[in-house]
This record gives sequence, C-alpha cells and structure tokens, in this order.
Amino acid sequence: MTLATDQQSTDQQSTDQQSTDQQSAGQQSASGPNVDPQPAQDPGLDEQLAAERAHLDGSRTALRRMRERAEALFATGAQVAGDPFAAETLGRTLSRRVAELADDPTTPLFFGRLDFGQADPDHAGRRYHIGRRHVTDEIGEPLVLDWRAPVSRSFYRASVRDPQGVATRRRFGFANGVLTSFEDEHLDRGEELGTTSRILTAEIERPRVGPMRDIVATIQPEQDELVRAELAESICVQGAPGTGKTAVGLHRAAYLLYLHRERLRRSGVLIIGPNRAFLSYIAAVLPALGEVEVEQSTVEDLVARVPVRAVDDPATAALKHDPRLAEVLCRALWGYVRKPEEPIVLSDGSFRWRIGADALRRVVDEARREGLPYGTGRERVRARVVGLLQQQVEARRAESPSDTWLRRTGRSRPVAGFLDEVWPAVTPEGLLHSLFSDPALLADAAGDLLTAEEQALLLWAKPARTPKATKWTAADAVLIDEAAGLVERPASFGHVVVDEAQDLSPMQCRAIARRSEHGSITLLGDLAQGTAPWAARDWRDSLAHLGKPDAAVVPLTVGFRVPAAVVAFANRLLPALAVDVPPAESLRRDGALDIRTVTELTAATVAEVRAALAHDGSIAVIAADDAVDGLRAALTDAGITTATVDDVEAGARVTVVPATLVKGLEYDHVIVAEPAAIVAAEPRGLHRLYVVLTRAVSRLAVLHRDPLPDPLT
Ligand SMILES: Nc1ncnc2c1ncn2[C@@H]1O[C@H](COP(=O)(O)OP(=O)(O)OP(=O)(O)O)[C@@H](O)[C@H]1O
Repeated sequence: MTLATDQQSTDQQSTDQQSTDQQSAGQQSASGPNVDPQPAQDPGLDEQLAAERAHLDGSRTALRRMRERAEALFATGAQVAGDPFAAETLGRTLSRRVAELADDPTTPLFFGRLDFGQADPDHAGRRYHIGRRHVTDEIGEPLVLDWRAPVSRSFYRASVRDPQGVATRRRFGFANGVLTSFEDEHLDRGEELGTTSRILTAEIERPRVGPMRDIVATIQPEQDELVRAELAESICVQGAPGTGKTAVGLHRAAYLLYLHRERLRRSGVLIIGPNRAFLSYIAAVLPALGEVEVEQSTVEDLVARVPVRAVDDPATAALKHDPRLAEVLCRALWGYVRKPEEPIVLSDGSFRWRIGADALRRVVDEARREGLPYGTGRERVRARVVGLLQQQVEARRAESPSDTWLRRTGRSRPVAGFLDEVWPAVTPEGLLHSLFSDPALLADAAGDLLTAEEQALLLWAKPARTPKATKWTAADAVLIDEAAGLVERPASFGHVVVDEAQDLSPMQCRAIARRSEHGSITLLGDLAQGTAPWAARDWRDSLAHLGKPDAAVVPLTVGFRVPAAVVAFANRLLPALAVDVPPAESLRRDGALDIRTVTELTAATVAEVRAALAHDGSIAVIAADDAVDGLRAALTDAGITTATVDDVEAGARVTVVPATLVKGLEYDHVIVAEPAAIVAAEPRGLHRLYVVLTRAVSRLAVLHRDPLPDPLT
C-alpha cells in the first residue's frame, strides 16, 4: 500500500477549520493499519504528487479550452442553424454543453487513477485518470475519463479477488480543489483497503456544511451495482438511515443520462422527494456531475392541478388514499357513457345525412373496447361518426368533402349534441365534485366497494356549487390526478427516482406509475422510517401500485452517516416499529451520544447549541413542530442566528427543524429536544423519532424533561 500526503499543505490546513478533507487525511495518514507510516518523506512519492498536480493543471486547461470552444459555437449557433426551430434546438444543446463543461475550482477534476496490468487484453499497460466528466486534449486523447464510462467501472468494482485487469488503483485526496495526497492499492500484489481507505474515511467524516455533495470518488461496490443497473431495470432499495440511498438514486440518474443521453433527453428523468426542503438539499448533486436537466418534484407538486385549501380529517384522508378509490373513480367516469338511443340527423343544404342508433351503438362499443383514455375515446367516437357521414357524402356526390366540411361537421350541433349525450366531456375536477356531492352517484360507483359509512366519509355536508369554488384537500388533489389520468394519459418519463418512498400511499404510487408507464423507476426508502398514516409495510405492495411488480428489492446495509453508538441507540426503537428490515452496520466508530435529563428544556437547548458551536459543521435543533417557534425565539434572544430548514445556502450554522421536515437531511451535531413530545405529536410518532435520531453525522444530544419513550429506556 502506498500513501503520499503533502506535509506542507497538511500543516497549513490543520489551522483551517473549514478545510476538512486534508485535515482528516493528514490525521489519518499515519494511523491506518495499511498505511505507510512516513509517506511524504519518500522522494519518489513527492515526485509522483507533483506529476499528478501537473496532470490536474493540464486537465483544467484542456477543460477551459473545451468550454471556450462550446461557448464560441453557442455564440454562432443561431446564425448557422437553418430555421428557428433548429436554432433553438441547437442553442439549447450548446448552452447545456457549456453548462456541463463548467469547472468548479473547489471540486477536483479527477479523484482516481487506474493502472492496467500488461496482461489486460484491452488496456494493457494503460493508465486512466477517473473524474466527473471527460476531458480531452487538443487531439482528442483522454486526460480524464468520465466516472460513468465503461472502463471506470473497474475503479469501483475491481478487487484482489477480481482485479479486472487493474494492477493499481489510486485515490486522490483534495483540499479546496488542490491535490494534496494519494493512496494506492496494488491489487496485483494482493493489497486492498476496502472501507478502511483513509480517503473514504475522510469523506465520510468530513463536517457537513450546506447542501448534499456527490459521492463519485467513493461509491462502494454494492452501491455501484445499483448505480449501473440497466435502464430497463426497475429497482427498489431498502436501506437503513444513512446507507446512501439518496446518493445512489442521484448517481443512478446521472449514470443513465450519460448512457442513454438522447433517449432520456426526450422522455426526461424525474426525481421525486418528500418535501421542498429536501429537494433544495439535494439540488446541487446532479449539476455537480454535469447533469443540468433533471426535473425534481414532490408528489404534492406533481399532482397540483388544483390549489389545496382544506384539510381532511385523518379517517377521510386515509380512505381517499385507499386504492379502492381508483376503481370508484374509474366506474364513475365510465358511468357517463350511455347507449345511443337516437339517430343522428344532419341537414346540409339540400341534403340530409343520417346515422341510425344501431350503427352509433357499434361505434360507441368499439371505442370502449379499445381501452382508450376517456377523452381520447370521446374524440375517437366523434371521428368515426364524421367518417360515417363522410362515406355517405362520398357515395352521394362522388367526391370527398373538404377538410373544412369534416371539421365543421364534427363540431355541428347534431354531432356535438350526440356526444354530449352518450360520451359527455368530463373534467377531473368535475368528476370528483359530482361524486362527492351526490350520494346516488357515489353509491352507483362505490356500492360494493365502500361501506355506507365510508361513503358518508367522502360526501360533503355542504358541497360548493362548482368545482372551482370547492376547497380541495391534498388527498383530493391525488384523486383529481387519478381522474385526469383516466381522461388523458400523462407523458411518461424515461426514468423516475422516488426517494423516501415508504411514505407513499397507494394512490400516490399510482400517480407516479402513470408518469413512468413506459420507463423504469428507482424506488428508495426504509420501511422503518414510514411516518405517513398509509406508510408501506411491504415493498411488494408499493411496487404493485407503481406498476413494477417484478422489480428486485435490494438491501443496502452499510451506514455512512450515523456513528455506531447513535445507531445502537436509535435501533432500540426498531422492535416497536413493527417492520421487517435488515439491520445495518455503521462504518463510523467515532461520534458521541449524550442523553440528558434537564429541568429547563429551552435553557438547556440554548446551552447545548452554544457548546456545539465550538465544533466544526452544521447544528440542528430538532423538536416537535409546535415547539420550533419557541426554541428559535430563545436562540435568537441568546444572540444565536438560526436558519430555516428550506434555506440550505444560509450562512447560519444552526437550523431549528420541525421533526416532520427532517427526513432525508443530516447535520453534524443534532440536538433532539423532548423526544416524548415528538412521539406524542402523531400516530406514527415512534417512527418519526427513529428518523429524528438518525440525522446525526458526528454527535447526538438528546435533552428531555419528560421520561424518554418506553422503547428507548
Ligand atoms: N460511498 C459513499 N462515500 C462517501 N459518503 C457516502 C457514501 N455513501 C453515502 N455517503 C454519505 O452518507 C450520507 C448519507 O447518505 P444518504 O443521504 O444518501 O443516505 P440515505 O440512505 O438516503 O439516508 P436516509 O435514510 O436518512 O434518507 C451522505 O452524507 C452521503 O454523502
């Protein structure tokens, strides 16, 4: 094993509180079991470090040249394109290319190197630097290979047992974009660091500041297998807190975009997260990997056809998220289609055209059999009716009617009136408004599916007069989206990544299924963290509602965030959570756990925050939602600036976070104020507490005046 560090920059860095990569690397360098104890004294290593820095400088210059070329093309693109559409398309492509080639001086251009052995049939004796994107020199020779390129796979997967032709794998340590160290594994000599790599350790232990970062430099083999799964493959990842599910999902999106760029650009990639705070936390990861065109949304935003202005009581909300409602809506909608009883008669100048009721019944039956969405079916019937009239005109006049005639006839009063009678236009909002206002209509659609009590839960006591005047709830919005999907199918994304998926209701799963019908999904979650009333208990159910019943459920079991002592404490809750999840093992042996009974909670919290400020990194005070304002005010009174959870770029190091918004986030130092209140605030309060206790990267302090919830004691 070889390790080199630049001693001078290590010394410099150790006085710099922010520069953590190097600091940790420096501290680790002499202590790891597989590490050369006096690395920097080896002159050969110093020369190698200098050569690597020269390669980095050369690569940066080359990237700048590539970007300048793209910018020049962008500037002239509009003039050379033949027409406005081509100009716009070209302009978009080029501006994206310019954005992709952006060079962030604080992010290393490469983080690894592969030296292939002489015996490798494809890359004998070749050396590749692996980085965030391809960089080529002026004659097109690669200076840095994209981490997603086929060759780069060996960087993540090669091992002593299966070296894949690799003789040496080198990992680089950086501080603020400056290359400061490297670490070699000579696989051909049986050397392998695995999770003891000090560069991996430094990355995991670095204090967290600001938004989430990519993990390209240290993706682990079990993660890489998921990241590089085929586009057609849908996968469900069950992983304990901090096992890298979010990281895997985002890197898989980047990988698929690289491999299937054109296809996915047309259909799109969608990332779904639990709330906007979470989305802003992860928003920087894909752009850092050069992917600037990925849509991100919460499920609520995905189905936001109507404004949400009311709240359901819990029983009604639970019922509205029940998959039986899908069938109720389907029946209610198709219940509008009637059997034609009257002929269509159309006067056209001196002619009269007529289609009998039997022929019309056949048209309607046929359109129904085709299984089209309701709205498409209505237009199909209109087109067929016009077609039948056209045939009569052609037979009588021996010439085809004009397009104008066909269009006018389709909109004529007899044809439109017929359609309104047998296949009326229905809006999704209108359908739901009628269904929840009219007991007879609801009973017709739901008679054998919902009990009388359930139907009563859905019916409004005082219906608004119109759909527009209705105060819709969040669950109504999901139902309206379901109805909209029956009227007209939404476009399908090529790939959808769903994070914190354990909280999706069956009806929310269906909303996502409609948007991934022709694509694949990556479902990420942890059954133990399910806090919604309808949270999943078995991934198979969620996958069935998502339309991907055969997707594999793959566990991730190595924890990168939460220190072992904190995991052990949080895991005391697991038996009470009634879920069957594989246990996870923490990679982090460091970290601190402090559980304290206090007499004055607010004062103790302020004191704890003050103490935490002496350390590096972010600090979160997590409390029951209704306690947040009071704690924030107390901190402000004490002269401590606090940020809100949705402001990830905020300068303040302290964030006061309501327990219901902390899912998916992480902070170096977490202070949990009164766990019993968090548990008492909602039916799945213990699950919520499990989420809260697993947010800490380095230190967890639990302050309580009331007794701790039973499972924790
Ligand atoms: N291979 C890795 N190398 C370095 N850091 C990693 C690796 N995998 C995950 N991490 C880090 O571990 C932390 C937790 O990752 P992530 O948020 O993806 O976990 P998660 O499973 O989604 O957690 P949760 O269940 O709480 O949502 C992040 O800081 C992430 O960058």
